Amino acid sequence: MKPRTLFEKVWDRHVIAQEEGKPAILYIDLHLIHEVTSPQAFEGLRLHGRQVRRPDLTVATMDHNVPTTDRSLPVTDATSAAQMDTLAKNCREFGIQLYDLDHPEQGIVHVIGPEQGLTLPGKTIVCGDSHTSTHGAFGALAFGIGTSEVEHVLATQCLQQLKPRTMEVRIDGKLRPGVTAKDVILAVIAKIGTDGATGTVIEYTGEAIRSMSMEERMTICNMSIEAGARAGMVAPDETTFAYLEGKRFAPQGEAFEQAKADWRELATDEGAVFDEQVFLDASAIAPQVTWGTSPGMGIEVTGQIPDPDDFQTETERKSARRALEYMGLTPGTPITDIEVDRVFIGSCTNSRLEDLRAAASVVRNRQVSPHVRAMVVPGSQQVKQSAEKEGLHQVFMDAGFEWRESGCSMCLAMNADTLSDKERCASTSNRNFEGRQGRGGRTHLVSPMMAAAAAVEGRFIDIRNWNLED
Ligand SMILES: CC(C)[C@H](C(=O)O)[C@@H](O)C(=O)O
Ligand code: SF4
Repeated sequence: MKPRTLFEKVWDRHVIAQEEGKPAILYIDLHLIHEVTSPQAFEGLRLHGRQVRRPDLTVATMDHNVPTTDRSLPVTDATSAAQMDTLAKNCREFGIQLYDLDHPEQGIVHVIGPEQGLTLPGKTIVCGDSHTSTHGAFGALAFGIGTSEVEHVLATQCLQQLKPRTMEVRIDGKLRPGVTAKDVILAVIAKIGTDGATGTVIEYTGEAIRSMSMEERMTICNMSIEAGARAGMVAPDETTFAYLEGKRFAPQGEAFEQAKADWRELATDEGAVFDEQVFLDASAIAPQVTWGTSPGMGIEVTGQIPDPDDFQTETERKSARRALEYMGLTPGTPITDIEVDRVFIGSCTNSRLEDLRAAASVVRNRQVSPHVRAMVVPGSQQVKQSAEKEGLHQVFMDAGFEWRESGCSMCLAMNADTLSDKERCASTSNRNFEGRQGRGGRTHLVSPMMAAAAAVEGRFIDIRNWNLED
């Protein structure tokens, strides 16, 4: 048999029908839903008198609209409250498991899937959410879909898809201390651009990826979509299996051993060919900070705000000019001279336990700068509980951080947590578009350590110069 990539193997296992030149019909193993992109899909089902085909393969959570403050209080924002009520009603009516506001395992959809062992190697996973690519860290084929497709999957458990092309992003070598998975993916996007991987499924390979934890791999896969990719994947290995063993919905006992043998088969074969390849040297990557309004506008923390005139095409010059105007930045300014007003540690990119540990290690016995308002929003209630068991909440609160309940929070302005006009934020999230964190808000994407250090210093600093022993 012709050597195949990880993606091709998972794809082949799920094609139910394929006509020449037409999209394939794929079987979907797991359908995750949230309150924002599901209401019209359920409405469509009702209109046509259809049921949910596989409620047992459908799992719902509330994350985008949830308040991150005291949950015993009523939700004050009427739109958010309505959105959440609608999801609850739909889940009741169609018999779908829901992680609602009061559930001890509620959290961001891309955090709880892996945490519960719902996300498994070799599965096809979809969700009406672009960052579904996160789940690819387990060697699943996971991608975002639109609301009409959500309806289609609810009704049929299948989806029409054109076969994407493949791209290998190989990160050889070892990361330097202070350089994280977030910096790697920001560096990848800065290199290939926000459309660099359009139409492809990326497989991340190489020594640096292999030595990453599952949480780091999730950070990488999470932002695949910001490079234009349909999905990002990492071949499952011992790290993956160790993470999954004992997770609630993962196979147990003998079934787990059998599953492992099967998952090992998924690795890309020797000699398999990718349509495109990109190589990066991990040891050459420095901590990254974005300066503009697209995740591709990233630069090393040691750099300066670029001059739009230095860009090659008129389109690039224009968008750089516009970005700098929106961001209120001047060419030539060293990144480390930029002061921040807010710090947000959270989102499906960087709100898991290891992210919080990394950030806490930076702020321990230090204080948030008096002109900064900083918050930590764990990705799930489970992350929150684990962090509290280790006393991380105390470290953050002693330093002057707000310690919140789980949800998407200030990753996007769909709940009470937002930036005000012109407020500048060091954020561990994945998008820095205009208005993303609130109208007029200015977002700089960074790693959790870099965000924590910015909170203390009141401006960006190179985390590699930080003495963690103080
Ligand atoms: C609200 C949802 C549709 C959206 C997405 O698809 O990604 C959101 O999660 C985001 O991060 O912008
Ligand atoms: S945390 Fe942000 S990126 Fe992730 S699902 Fe929520 S809004 Fe989207």
